[in-house]
Amino acid sequence: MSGPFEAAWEAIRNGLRRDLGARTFDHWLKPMKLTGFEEEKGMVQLELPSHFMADWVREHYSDRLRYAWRATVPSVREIDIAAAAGASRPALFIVGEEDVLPPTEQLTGTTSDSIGTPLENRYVFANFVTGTANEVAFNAARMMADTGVPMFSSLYIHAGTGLGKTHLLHAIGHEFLRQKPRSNVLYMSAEKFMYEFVSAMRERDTIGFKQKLRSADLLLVDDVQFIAGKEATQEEFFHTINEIIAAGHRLVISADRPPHELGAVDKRIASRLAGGLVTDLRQADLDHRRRIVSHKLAQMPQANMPQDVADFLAQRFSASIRELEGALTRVVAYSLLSKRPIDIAFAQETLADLLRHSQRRITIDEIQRSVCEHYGIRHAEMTSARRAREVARPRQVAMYLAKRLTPRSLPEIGRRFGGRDHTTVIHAIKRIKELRVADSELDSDVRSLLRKLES
Ligand SMILES: Nc1ncnc2c1ncn2[C@@H]1O[C@H](COP(=O)(O)OP(=O)(O)OP(=O)(O)O)[C@@H](O)[C@H]1O
Repeated sequence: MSGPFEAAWEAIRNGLRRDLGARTFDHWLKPMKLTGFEEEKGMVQLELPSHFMADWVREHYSDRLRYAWRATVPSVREIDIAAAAGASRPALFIVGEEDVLPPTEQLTGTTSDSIGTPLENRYVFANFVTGTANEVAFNAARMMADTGVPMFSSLYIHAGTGLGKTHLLHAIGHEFLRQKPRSNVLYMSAEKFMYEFVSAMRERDTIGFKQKLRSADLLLVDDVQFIAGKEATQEEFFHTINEIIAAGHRLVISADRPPHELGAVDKRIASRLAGGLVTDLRQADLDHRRRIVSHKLAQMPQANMPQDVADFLAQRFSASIRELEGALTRVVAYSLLSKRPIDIAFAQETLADLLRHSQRRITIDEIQRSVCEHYGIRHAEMTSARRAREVARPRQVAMYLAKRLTPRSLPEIGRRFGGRDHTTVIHAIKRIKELRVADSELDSDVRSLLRKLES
């Protein structure tokens, strides 16, 4: 394992020890080893000495470990918790000492139902820096957190990766609990929803599972796109959201795309979700990113970062706040560990791998927005079914640019353009290539878009 991963793991372990208390940490997390990183999937591999421990940690701490990793090393997307090779799987487990079971109440910010995941302490409204890219979503989130009569029963927040969806969901949970400490707030990722549902089916206790969900005053479900394609879970999820809303409880959902682009997600779910308030988080502009950096620095009293380095980070990490935050944390941590002062050269050296990566990061959303602005059409036309030339051509240009400027596959690009088939994307690319030769006006449009996007 390379230095940055070891250093991050050390920092994460220290944070977990502090948050969970020494007893729980020593029993369950201390024996865990960092064994690898699968670059393609962005997956960190962690290992425990037995299957029992691996199962337990996976069930109770995987979300927490995932947040911690993602917040510390931007290239991490997932974590894999496994038992060491050769670990035995006992047929029967007898737990002799009651104190080996982790007392979940020790987790700070624990929601009141055990099937949910604890709320992360630092994901509160006060730590969420607002700007034009996110203020509508932020205000909507504040409104959902207010325990008075809500204007909408559900809120759906969509955004690309690392732009603050999870942070806002947790912040809603914290604020709701602050105003109404006895209420039942349930936060879970859609993956956890599926996991709990399948476990409940296996244990023949789906009724208990449903009751727990429906007793939530506020249900927060993160990354709902993961439910796509899992039919039994979708069905259950659909009934749950219907009942939660019908019973006057609140529901907040996040996803990486708007409801109508959920693809394999049941149409009924998509339209139910679209019926509430739908809002997005966009990429922060430079001034906003600067304010985020200074907010984060203000919370690291030990950090001594000159303004030019803070500006350099804000300029260079534009695609996601997670990346920006990860870069900042890394520079500060390395300077403290190596006892070297921070300057631009130090930041460049410490972040060399990320800087190479960040230079080429252009998102499909950014491409679509630039194309719409260039041609003066609405963003919704990128995903609409309309075939009129004035929207179809810009859409084709955007698909062409998406293939050229992002590492996305053809099916992925099709999906981001209103669930179109990959053959439509192939056709668009071919057509724009031909037109760039035959039509100088279109060619100059493409050139100026390329210049703008690559600058
Ligand atoms: N506006 C903001 N102000 C301060 N911090 C932010 C803001 N937006 C995001 N962050 C921070 O960036 C990191 C990534 O945010 P978060 O995990 O909420 O993103 P996400 O949209 O849920 O990403 P993913 O889709 O990959 O799960 C978090 O540490 C979060 O605190």
